[in-house]
Amino acid sequence: MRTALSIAGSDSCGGAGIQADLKTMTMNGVYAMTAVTALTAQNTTGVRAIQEATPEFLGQQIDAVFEDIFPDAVKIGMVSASELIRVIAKKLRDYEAKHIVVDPVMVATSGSVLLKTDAVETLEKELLPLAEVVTPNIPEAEILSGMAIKTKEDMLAAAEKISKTYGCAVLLKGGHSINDANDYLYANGEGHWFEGKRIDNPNTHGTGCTLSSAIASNLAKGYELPEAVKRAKDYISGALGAMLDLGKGSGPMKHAFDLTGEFAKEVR
Ligand SMILES: Nc1ncnc2c1ncn2[C@@H]1O[C@H](COP(=O)(O)OP(=O)(O)OP(=O)(O)O)[C@@H](O)[C@H]1O
Ligand SMILES: Cc1ncc(CO)c(N)n1
Repeated sequence: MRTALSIAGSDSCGGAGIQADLKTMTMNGVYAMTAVTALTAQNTTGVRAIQEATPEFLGQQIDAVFEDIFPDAVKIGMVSASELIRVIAKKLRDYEAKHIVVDPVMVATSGSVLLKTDAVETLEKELLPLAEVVTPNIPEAEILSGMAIKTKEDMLAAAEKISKTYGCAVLLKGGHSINDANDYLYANGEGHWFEGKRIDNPNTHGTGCTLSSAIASNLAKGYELPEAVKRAKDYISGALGAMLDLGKGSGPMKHAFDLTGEFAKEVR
């Protein structure tokens, strides 16, 4: 069985963060492991409190995983502080980790800030150069590229700029801001649109976490990046399309929707 490690924050309401990653990786047929960067007291309406792991304890979790069950892919989500980012980067370099997917989580769907301002630079310098692919949404890509992104053309230019600056592929997600379900992948000097069908579902808590974990799962299974993205988009469409409706805010998706027919073959 292929394996994947999520290095991310815990979401007490279960729809984003580590909890979304575990569900997504399991549903995508890989064995899921975790290194928790922070606990959040959070629900669908917002983040109430954050308790970070110490850098030392985060390092111990990563060591425990790599020394025993070496992951075939690694997904990195919420890492709120520079010292935690530095530990992750050092460990991933030391272990020569493969297939690293970085979701540069900065702000939650509910609007809560999940990355300290001074940590953005550390993320750019230390983590992005290790990534096979980074998956910003539009506001995150504006920060990483230093450009305003208002149109599809801006998306192309920003993705290329981020890729060239940090030496990794970029999947720029259009969701929420520009043409919703369509994402743009820039990798190895080539661009490609992934056109998803927009699902009319206001419950999008954890979509970014889920997409990046599904991509990591597919890379762990040996798919090349464009195919890994295509399959991840199919998975998120299934989870959104199951129309779960929980909580008072933007609710979680149904990660464990019924995998049937052609779709089941796609995901496995
Ligand atoms: N209504 C929708 N219908 C279909 N696909 C969607 C919809 N909304 C978002 N997506 C897809 O979900 C994936 C995650 O994108 P999104 O832009 O929501 O991430 P994000 O903003 O990082 O998420 P988060 O809110 O968890 O931080 C992308 O592939 C996007 O195209
Ligand atoms: C723990 C955590 N990670 C990521 C996100 C982004 O959706 C969130 N809301 N919570």
